[in-house]
Amino acid sequence: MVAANGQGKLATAASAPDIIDKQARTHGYDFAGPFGAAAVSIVAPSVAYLLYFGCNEHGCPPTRLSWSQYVDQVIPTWNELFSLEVLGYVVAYILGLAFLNVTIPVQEKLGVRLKTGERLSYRLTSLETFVPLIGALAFGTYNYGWEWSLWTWIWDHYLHLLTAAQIVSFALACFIYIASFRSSKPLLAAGGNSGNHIYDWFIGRELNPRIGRLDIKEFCELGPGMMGWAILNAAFAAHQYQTIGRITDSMILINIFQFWYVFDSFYNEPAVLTTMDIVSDGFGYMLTFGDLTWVPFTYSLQGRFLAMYPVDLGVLGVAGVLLVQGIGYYIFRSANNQKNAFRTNPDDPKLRHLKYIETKSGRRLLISGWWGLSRHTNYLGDWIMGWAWCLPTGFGTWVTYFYVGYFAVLLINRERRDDGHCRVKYGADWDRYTSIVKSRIIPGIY
Ligand SMILES: NC(=O)C1=CN([C@@H]2O[C@H](COP(=O)(O)OP(=O)(O)OC[C@H]3O[C@@H](n4cnc5c(N)ncnc54)[C@H](OP(=O)(O)O)[C@@H]3O)[C@@H](O)[C@H]2O)C=CC1
Ligand SMILES: CC(C)=CCC[C@@H](C)[C@H]1CC=C2C3=C(CC[C@@]21C)[C@@]1(C)CC[C@H](O)C(C)(C)[C@@H]1CC3
Repeated sequence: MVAANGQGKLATAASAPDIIDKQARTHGYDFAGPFGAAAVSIVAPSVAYLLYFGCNEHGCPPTRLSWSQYVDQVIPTWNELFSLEVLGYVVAYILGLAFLNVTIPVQEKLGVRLKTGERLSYRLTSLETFVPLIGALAFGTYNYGWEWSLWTWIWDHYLHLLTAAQIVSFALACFIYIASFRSSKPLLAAGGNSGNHIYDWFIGRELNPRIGRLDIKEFCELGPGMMGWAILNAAFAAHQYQTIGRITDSMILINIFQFWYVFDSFYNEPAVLTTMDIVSDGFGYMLTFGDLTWVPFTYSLQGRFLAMYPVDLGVLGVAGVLLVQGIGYYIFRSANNQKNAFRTNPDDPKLRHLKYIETKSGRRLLISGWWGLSRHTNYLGDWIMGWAWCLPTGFGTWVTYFYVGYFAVLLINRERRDDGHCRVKYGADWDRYTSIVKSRIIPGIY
């Protein structure tokens, strides 16, 4: 029997456990506890600025200037750092997308079953909002050319935009954290209720913060930041055109690859409902900052670099980079699709060739195909793709390779956290699984 409560919640009474502690205490810490959480909350926003100040018109890194020249010319004044007007635009952009999320007519999708027995319904609108948005930007560019004032404005206000995103990320995390103490006692994330304010604010205390029909976590995960990333990249291409009168092959590749990644995530939006972020992580600063600041501003570093330091790859260079991207994408997409197909319908005849083990939870774990090579071959594919995004910047700087370094750390940490969750979920069956599939990410190596 299914009952809807008008807030996008569906409860299946038959399967709801009898007694559930919606606000159970967290046992054990990730990220080395409150100290680690505090450190990441200070270091990560600083790195976002550092990448801007450490890679700009004065060099990447800015070795052309002495330290005193650097301080004189690069350290910004308050007005260069912050603009109330730009903050207003950023807030309007996010609220505009949120408004579209709750108003666009879409078929809602059910998320995984929560420990309360309910399944939340989600309005997945990223593709429906992205396509018209991109259409409007393409139309503007077609009419006004790459000199369109919107592109120039984005380039000129990059630092203001970054600061605005930082402020919104911080404020949103605080708002959601405070709201999680409301008297109606919402469902809390298993890992985000340690009782330590800094840790819980960072990891995320509430599992599914919502305002009416808007699921704030899912909306932020795939909405404003990912779209912002693609828009920033286009502004960087426009800047390159304005400076050298053409757009280089490397810039075209970066734009296509990353646009494709964004589009692919939107196209496969239902798959986000089974990711760790939606299923088990709360919505705290780690994700508000990650989604709204880190993704758009640091993932687009290569495009910003090429806008200032054009690189021509030539036919061989383009072919090499396409090959890396092709291999990475093939592994990433096939591995993700294989698991999604298996989780959606384990008895699908197309998956008959795959071997699996049965677990006491009733769920099966694949032990052949992509998921038999390593426990996260999809991460490996994603990381290989990351190389294809860095290589077009050439070998004149190491700064643009920041992404593959950071991403390796993120994926290793993510794999460890997922391993912890699965051990709790599957108990001894997980040990059995890991004794069969020994590699964590890179088959036979790690
Ligand atoms: N670009 C970026 O910054 C980021 C990209 N990503 C990408 O997002 C994608 C999704 O990643 P993520 O959500 O972390 O993790 P996965 O898609 O790898 O999903 C992990 C879950 O899959 C299930 N699972 C694990 N092993 C098996 C198995 N053998 N058979 C069947 N199911 C299994 C488990 O959940 P259960 O058993 O409950 O179904 C586990 O919790 C990845 O491709 C990743 O690269 C992720 C983070 C950041
Ligand atoms: C430095 C710091 C505090 C980082 C926080 C980590 C975040 C940048 C990432 C955590 C999980 C993410 C996911 C994606 C982007 C990066 C963050 C926000 C994702 C939206 C990328 C596209 C994928 O297809 C995805 C939808 C599966 C993925 C979800 C997780």
